[in-house]
This record gives sequence, structure tokens and C-alpha cells, in this order.
Amino acid sequence: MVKICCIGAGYVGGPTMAVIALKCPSIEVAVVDISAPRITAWNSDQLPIYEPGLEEIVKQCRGKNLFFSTAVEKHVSEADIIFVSVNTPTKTQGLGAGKAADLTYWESAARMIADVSKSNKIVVEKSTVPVKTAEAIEKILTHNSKGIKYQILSNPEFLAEGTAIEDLFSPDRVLIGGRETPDGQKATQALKEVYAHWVPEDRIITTNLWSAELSKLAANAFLAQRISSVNAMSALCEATGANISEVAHAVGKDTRIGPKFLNASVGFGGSCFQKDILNLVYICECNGLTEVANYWKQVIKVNDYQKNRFVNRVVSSMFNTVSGKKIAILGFAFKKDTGDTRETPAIDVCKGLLGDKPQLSIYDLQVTEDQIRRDLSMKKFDWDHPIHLQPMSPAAVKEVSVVWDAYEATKGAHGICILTEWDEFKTLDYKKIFDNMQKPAFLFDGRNVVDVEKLREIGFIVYSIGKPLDAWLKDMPAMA
Ligand SMILES: NC(=O)C1=CN([C@@H]2O[C@H](COP(=O)(O)OP(=O)(O)OC[C@H]3O[C@@H](n4cnc5c(N)ncnc54)[C@H](O)[C@@H]3O)[C@@H](O)[C@H]2O)C=CC1
Ligand SMILES: O=C(O)[C@H]1O[C@H](OP(=O)(O)OP(=O)(O)OC[C@H]2O[C@@H](n3ccc(=O)[nH]c3=O)[C@H](O)[C@@H]2O)[C@H](O)[C@@H](O)[C@@H]1O
Repeated sequence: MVKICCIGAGYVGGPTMAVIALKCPSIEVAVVDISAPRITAWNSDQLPIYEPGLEEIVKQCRGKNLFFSTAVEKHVSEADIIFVSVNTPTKTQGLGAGKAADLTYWESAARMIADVSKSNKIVVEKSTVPVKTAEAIEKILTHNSKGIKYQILSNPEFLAEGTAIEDLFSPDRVLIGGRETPDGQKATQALKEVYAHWVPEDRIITTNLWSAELSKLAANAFLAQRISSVNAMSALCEATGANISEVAHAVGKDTRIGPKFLNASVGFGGSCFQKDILNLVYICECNGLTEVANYWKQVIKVNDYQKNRFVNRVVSSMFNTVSGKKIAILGFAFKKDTGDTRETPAIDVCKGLLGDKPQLSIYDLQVTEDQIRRDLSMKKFDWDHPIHLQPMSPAAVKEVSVVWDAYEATKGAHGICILTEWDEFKTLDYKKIFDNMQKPAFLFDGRNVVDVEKLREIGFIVYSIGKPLDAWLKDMPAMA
């Protein structure tokens, strides 16, 4: 029986391995992690991450051919194929701080593999890593290999949170990069056979190692670039009376452009877009490609601009101050159908508003109060380190309360900010909400989920990203 071990039981390791276990009953899959609470959660009824469809798969396979364990070394030494899916956050100190990927966790995993292995291994980069990481890993593994042969493969993951199971069941492509040697090809073939249990062969792409590593960074950069492009247009729409939904629809009808990923928003979030673009920028700079680096940097600048612009809209609309006012924040996760808050635009928007000392009442369907408080007190880039290394006792932000109901959050509020596109926010009883708010009642829709006209009829003053402005907002500055 082929044995797979995955180091890192996170958003990628957990769902990816669960799907491999489901689709390949003949393979034994062990997911290991240094975080004992995370493993305990994977073995319980309360999984550590929320992902539609995941729980059913875990329940079906756990204890049969899917195991979650902290016995990292044991499972690594027994495995034929080792996936490494550990954190690769942005460095916070030293050379490349604020840009380069921090490979501490990867390196320690590689050293551990080298220490405990007693048989030949295929080591698969599942984490997103800088180009040429495989070369460094190879050096660590083969430096003191005691005759053991290692083949390194790059197999980046393209799943998106919230649709992870769908994406894994039916990926647009699976990418495998390996050495162009007979042993490298053999390893590539072995991994290909795992995916071939359910992925059509023409969707499994094989390349050299460096193309696979770079393709992952490139794909995320292209996706984020589309959002910054549409968000940049949303600012122009507001200035001219055009409507971003109409513009995006018209542009996306061009089959060369396509309709997906053109939703204007308060900004993109998530653990990877910013981190991976910064990483790409750093690699370009290291290769002397300043213009290329600056080109990609601009994607992040526009994203920051969009978040600032939103905060400015809120404050300037509400008579240039939100001090002492109650603002309801609907949605804190970085997108709907996930409880993940890493790099969520809600953090920057809340922090931006808190500068003016309002009372924030935050409601999200999946994010816990503890997580929200931790996020609002965490330092930049700390969120992407393993959970057990993050601050455990968050500082109390006294201007923030976290509630479990949208009506409670908005009761007595002066304004509402919608920061995540949860479906629930489309069908709230806005008449009831309006009746219980201070007047004038403001609603700032950072995700374009509400029916603007209907809300205006109720009496709200509505701001919706990239939509024709409410008469109230027309003369207010979009940016200070
Ligand atoms: N979150 C996402 O949707 C996607 C993430 N990725 C990439 O996948 C990688 C992992 O991301 P996530 O799963 O989101 O991170 P995560 O933080 O959810 O999980 C990583 C896990 O690795 C564990 N870990 C760290 N060092 C370890 C070690 N030496 N031994 C054993 N366990 C160790 C941590 O305790 C943590 O539980 C990152 O490189 C990320 O860029 C790629 C595609 C999608
Ligand atoms: O490497 C990764 O981590 C993953 O990053 C993204 O996945 P994810 O961050 O989970 O979610 P997305 O659906 O891409 O959304 C990212 C952010 O962009 C925002 N977004 C997305 C689409 C859009 O049209 N507009 C928009 O503002 C979302 O609200 C969210 O904040 C990519 O879509 C995945 O392919 C990739 O594997």
C-alpha cells in the first residue's frame, strides 16, 4: 500500500489529503502537524477549519485510510510520498523583510525529513514557495543522505477557500514539476498516478521544477491583478457616474477576458495574494528586474488604496467624523463561506475606522470573537505563522464588541459597513434594521451585495463600491 504523509494540517494540507484519501482508497494518508490542538480538532467533530463538504469526507475516511497525528517523525519515516504544506509567510525581519518568503518552517520540515528517513522518498512542495526553493530543499536533503535517494517535486495547490472541495474534486489543472532526469520523471509519474484516480489525464500538466514553482506565483499575481484592475475602475466609475457592475459585465463578455474575478470589492484579502505578490516582487528585485517588480507592486498599492478609499468614504459621509458613533461591521472573513480572516480587508477597514474612535459592533457568521480581537491587535504578517506561535491572549480593544446577530450589530447604529459577501446579508430585513438605527442611517456596501435602489427607498443613504453615488455623497471627497 502506498503511504502518503502530509506535513502541515492546515487549509491546504487538511482538505487536499482528505480528498486524496477519499478518491484513492488504496492509499494510506497521514496528515501530521506540530500543533497538537489542531490535530485534536481534526480528530474531533469540530474540525479546525470550515469548508463546505469537508466534514462529510473526513467522517467517511478518518480512521480508515485517513489519519491525523502529531507523530510527525513516525509517519514521515514510513511514507513513500511526503507532501510539505507548511506556512510560508512573509519575512518580518532580516534580509528581505516585508517581502521575501520566510522559509523557516519549510527548512525545519526538510531537516526533519533528512533526519528520520530510512528509505527513498518523493518530497512534494505543496506550499507556495519562491522559485528555486526545490534546489535549496534538495541540498538540505542530500547533504547527509546516508545513501537515501530523494526526488523533489513541485505540486502547487490552486484551491480557493470556501470552494476547496469543489476545486479539489474538479481542478482546472494539476501541476507537477520535476527534474528532467529518469528518476525525476519516475517520481513525476508516481504522483501523476495518485491524481489520475480522479483527475482526467489532460488536466495533469507536467513541467520542469522552476516553471511549476513560478506558475503558482504567476497565477495568484494574475488573479489579484484582475481584482485591482476592476477596483481601480470602480473609483473611476464613482467619479463619472458609470456603474462598475455594468462595466465589468460588458468587459467580461469579451471571451478573451472572461467574466470571472471581476467583482469590485473593498479589496482582496486572504493569506496568499499579497504574500505571493510580495514574494514575486522580491524575486524580481533579486534578479535586477526593477520595472517588473514595480509593475506587480502596483497591484498591492491599488488594493491598499481601495481599502483606504472605503474608510474615507465612511468617515467623510458621516460629517467627517465617526468618533463615538456606533458602526456595525457585517462580515469579517476575507470572503464568504470561510472562517479565515488572514489579510481580510475587514482588519484594515476596522483599524482605519478605529483611528477616529467609533464603537464598532462586529458580526460574522463564522469568525469567533477571540479571532477578531486577535486580528485587530496582531502585527502585520503575524497572521500567517502557525497558530500556536500567534499571540494567545489578544489585547482588548475596548471600542469593539462582537455579536452573533446582524440585527443586534445594527441596533442603534449610525452606519453599517458590509465587508464580506455572506449570502445572509442579501436577505436581511433592512426595513427593520433601518427602523432601529440612528438617522440619517448610512450603509456602505464594500461587496455590492445589497439592492441599492430598494435601500434608498427605505431611507438609507447608500454607498456601494463603483456604483453611481447617492446625492448625499456627491460632493464628499473620495480620498482626503
Ligand atoms: N490557504 C490557501 O487557500 C492556500 C494556501 N497555499 C499555500 O499552502 C501553504 C500552507 O497554507 P495553509 O494551509 O493556508 O497554512 P496553515 O497555517 O493553515 O497550515 C500550515 C500548518 O503547518 C504546520 N506546520 C508548520 N511548520 C511545521 C513543521 N515543521 N512540522 C509540522 N507542521 C508544521 C502549522 O502548525 C500549520 O498547522 C502556504 O505556503 C500557502 O501559501 C496554497 C494554495 C491555497
Ligand atoms: O494560493 C492561494 O491561497 C489561493 O488564493 C486564491 O484563493 P483564496 O484566497 O482562497 O480566495 P479567492 O476566491 O481567490 O479570493 C481572494 C480575495 O479576492 C476577493 N475577490 C475575489 C474575486 C473578485 O472578483 N473580487 C474580489 O474582491 C475575495 O473576496 C477575497 O478577499 C486563489 O483563487 C486560489 O487559486 C489560490 O490557490
